[in-house]
Amino acid sequence: MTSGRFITLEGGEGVGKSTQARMLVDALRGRGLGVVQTREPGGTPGAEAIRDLLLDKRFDWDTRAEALLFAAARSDHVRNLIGPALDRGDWVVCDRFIDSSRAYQAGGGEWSDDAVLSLHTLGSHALMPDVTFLLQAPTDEIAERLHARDGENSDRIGGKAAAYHARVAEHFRKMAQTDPERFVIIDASGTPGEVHDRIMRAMAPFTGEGG
Ligand SMILES: Nc1ncnc2c1ncn2[C@@H]1O[C@H](COP(=O)(O)OP(=O)(O)OP(=O)(O)O)[C@@H](O)[C@H]1O
Ligand SMILES: Cc1cn([C@H]2C[C@H](O)[C@@H](COP(=O)(O)O)O2)c(=O)[nH]c1=O
Repeated sequence: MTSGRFITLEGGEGVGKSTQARMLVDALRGRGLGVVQTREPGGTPGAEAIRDLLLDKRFDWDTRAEALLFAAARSDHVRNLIGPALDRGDWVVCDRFIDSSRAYQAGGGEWSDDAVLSLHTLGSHALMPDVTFLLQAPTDEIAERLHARDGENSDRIGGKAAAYHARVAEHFRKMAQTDPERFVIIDASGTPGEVHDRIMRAMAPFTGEGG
């Protein structure tokens, strides 16, 4: 049996991560693999409760409180869902993980990348994904998707200024450049099917299906 892999999807708001996570999970299950689909912040009852707090516009969390809450949610998620799934040999497909904290709380906010990674070491034994798909698409294409999905309603973090999201995007780019062994940049423009095909081509070394 192929041993499980930990796969994450990352990128800015509305780029298509959840859509691609679902399609990837279906494709892997179609190959007979045991797959756990999850997301961050969230994935366990406790972490989902922290998600509600983090995204609620009534609260004005500063970057420090935000980073700590994301790390706490992740710690619970890793201990109670991701870790046990990987120990069983299941595959885990996770919509956002530590790289979102690095991009949003360090890149977008006031924390350093090292500080965010230290919290991850404390909270989640520094667990890292085997592969991370970083989805990127032109800003106008993403804006259309977000408008169709959310109208004028965005959550507390999604609704931050464009300059904040530009810093987040830049931090994602830098991480991918610095760690090309783990990151695969995926062109997320075009139809969901086209994007899925790009991801499945990049998955070939992991599914053992050749180039
Ligand atoms: N390739 C695509 N082409 C057109 N629309 C898409 C594509 N992929 C996703 N969508 C649509 O765009 C919207 C955003 O997609 P999705 O929710 O998958 O993005 P996301 O990256 O998970 O967003 P968020 O980070 O805000 O949760 C959804 O309405 C989805 O149906
Ligand atoms: C894991 C994680 C997430 N965020 C931000 C990114 C988004 O704005 C929201 C999550 O909502 P989505 O539906 O998944 O887009 O939270 C963050 O700032 N830091 C993190 O570690």
